[in-house]
Amino acid sequence: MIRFSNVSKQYPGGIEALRQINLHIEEGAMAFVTGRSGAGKSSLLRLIALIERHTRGQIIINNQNLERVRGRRVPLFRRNIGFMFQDHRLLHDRTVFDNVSLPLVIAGARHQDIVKRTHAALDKVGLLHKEKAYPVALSGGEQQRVGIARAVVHRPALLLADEPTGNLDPALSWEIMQLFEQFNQVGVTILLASHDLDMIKRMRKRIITLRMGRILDQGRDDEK
Ligand SMILES: Nc1ncnc2c1ncn2[C@@H]1O[C@H](COP(=O)(O)OP(=O)(O)OP(=O)(O)O)[C@@H](O)[C@H]1O
Repeated sequence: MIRFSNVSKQYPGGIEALRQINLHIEEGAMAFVTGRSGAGKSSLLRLIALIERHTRGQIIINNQNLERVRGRRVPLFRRNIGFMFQDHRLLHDRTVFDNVSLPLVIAGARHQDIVKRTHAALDKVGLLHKEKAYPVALSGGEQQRVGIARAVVHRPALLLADEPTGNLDPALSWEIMQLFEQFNQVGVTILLASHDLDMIKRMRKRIITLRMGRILDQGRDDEK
């Protein structure tokens, strides 16, 4: 599903955020990327979602070479990916329903499908009863769950989450992790960035550790 071969990322300022990364994550896997602040976790996820472009090497996602995914192909490519940010980036002047349905609206889905799928996604995260609420009226954990519903509403094969439990207490973080695990159990490949080592160790999944832009430890599924 994800293959990095000698991938480096240099930002315009000259900082090399990722250096010669070799990584393979199989379809259906759930894995964590960890490391200190600045290690390159977010950069790794952003390269996969084409929010940023790598500067050297090759990235293959779902059999597609990212160098060839340009222009109009980018939105099409992203339809297969769900992305969840730490600060969830919900629109505060839109209801929960409108926030979650946004990826479907952008993709031009039919009204009936939008309603059906948005309700299904909200149901999965336990927030169907809050569809008419505005984000400010929700707790931090609920807002995070809305972010998850929005990331999965278009049923992506790959879900990327950048510090999805960043601001939550341990109990809520654990709940959010169980939700990710449920999506993984129905076949979604999941890659999460987190610096919460205690929590990710408890999950007993593959852990990829970055240090200063390099892979320090690949976890148990070593490069194939
Ligand atoms: N848009 C950018 N322009 C220039 N440098 C950047 C940019 N984004 C990240 N960097 C730099 O790249 C390096 C890796 O950053 P990145 O955000 O990937 O790390 P991280 O492990 O996700 O950190 P954190 O846990 O703090 O989010 C850092 O030195 C950072 O300052």
